[in-house]
Amino acid sequence: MTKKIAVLGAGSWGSTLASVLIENGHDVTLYTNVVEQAAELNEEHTNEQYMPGFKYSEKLRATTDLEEALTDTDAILFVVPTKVTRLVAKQVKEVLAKLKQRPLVIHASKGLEIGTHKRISEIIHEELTDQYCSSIVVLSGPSHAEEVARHDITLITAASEEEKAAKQVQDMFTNNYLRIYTNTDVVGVETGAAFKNVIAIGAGILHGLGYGDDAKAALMTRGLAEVARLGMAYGASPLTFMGLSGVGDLIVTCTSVHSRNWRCGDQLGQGKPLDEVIEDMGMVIEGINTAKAAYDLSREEHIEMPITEAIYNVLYNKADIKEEISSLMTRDSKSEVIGKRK
Ligand SMILES: NC(=O)C1=CN([C@@H]2O[C@H](COP(=O)(O)OP(=O)(O)OC[C@H]3O[C@@H](n4cnc5c(N)ncnc54)[C@H](O)[C@@H]3O)[C@@H](O)[C@H]2O)C=CC1
Ligand SMILES: O=C(CO)COP(=O)(O)O
Repeated sequence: MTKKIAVLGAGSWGSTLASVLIENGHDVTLYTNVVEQAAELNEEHTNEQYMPGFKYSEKLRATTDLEEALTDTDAILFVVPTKVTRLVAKQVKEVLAKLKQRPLVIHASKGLEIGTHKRISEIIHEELTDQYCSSIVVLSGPSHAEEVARHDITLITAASEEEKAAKQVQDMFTNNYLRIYTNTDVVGVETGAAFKNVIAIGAGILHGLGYGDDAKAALMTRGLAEVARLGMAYGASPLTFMGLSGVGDLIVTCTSVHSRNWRCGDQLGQGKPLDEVIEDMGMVIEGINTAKAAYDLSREEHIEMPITEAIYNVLYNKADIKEEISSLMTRDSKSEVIGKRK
């Protein structure tokens, strides 16, 4: 059944998911806060800064007017960088209060809020409350906009505490190149999504320094052990980290040339200063902020996350990368524990 859907955020992922929804027969309005980008999408049907060379359907309408995007909408899809999620949610609440609407809310962002360490669904729920949002569903998993846009096969997860809402989102997005699995472990799915970006920066660093495949496999495996350790402390199921939003997304982000987080690490490993990496990327590198949130959280909760701490030191304390790797390699010998150490 055709749904009216407002997609908030016209970066690479927002514009690609908007395209998928249009191909699936839905009525989509794409909201951006940049006037020139809306004009380019409406007139040229392109989004050169974020999806160079990609041509969008003429059915895709972009607007900078949030009220226009939200009027009569059945669902809202948030796909903005984590750091602006709260701001955008506050703006959405004002409009929904005026329109007296209570749509289904979906989000596809990956990160944690610096300071509060809140997950994205928590931020959105805190702002919209049950009054302006019928349910929240998280869309996550190994998926790069560049591949979904060319209809490569992609499998992702729709997670919600309310299974019915997750199933609705599964129906909305499923087609012959995009397959969606439902899940009820929202904490596990969002934790895996946020922290894999930090580990991917580490994988990029190893590549940039010329380390081999053994080192990368070690980083991914022990990195996932840290992510799972933290997630389980918040009630996530350890099995979720074996799934698409866990190991699946970790693999793709630690190995794909499309990954902004991996590319950031690769350039750092080759000696490029962080501020230049950020400037040249021109797109969000979520793992940088998440590294800070994860480091703070691991300290507060007394959860051992040595790889995350090393990456935090490189990003925030200008630590020498080789010295951080040496410190990791010379830690006391351990047993291979995934959960919290006694
Ligand atoms: N690009 C990808 O393949 C994937 C990205 N994601 C996640 O999706 C989220 C968004 O990522 P991308 O689209 O890749 O980012 P991007 O860097 O390509 O684009 C970000 C977009 O957000 C917009 N924006 C910034 N502040 C805004 C505001 N206040 N109001 C409205 N729009 C605003 C920018 O104008 C830009 O269009 C991130 O959390 C990312 O981790 C998840 C899966 C795949
Ligand atoms: O989440 C992603 C792939 O699943 C996108 O990763 P990057 O933000 O590193 O490009």
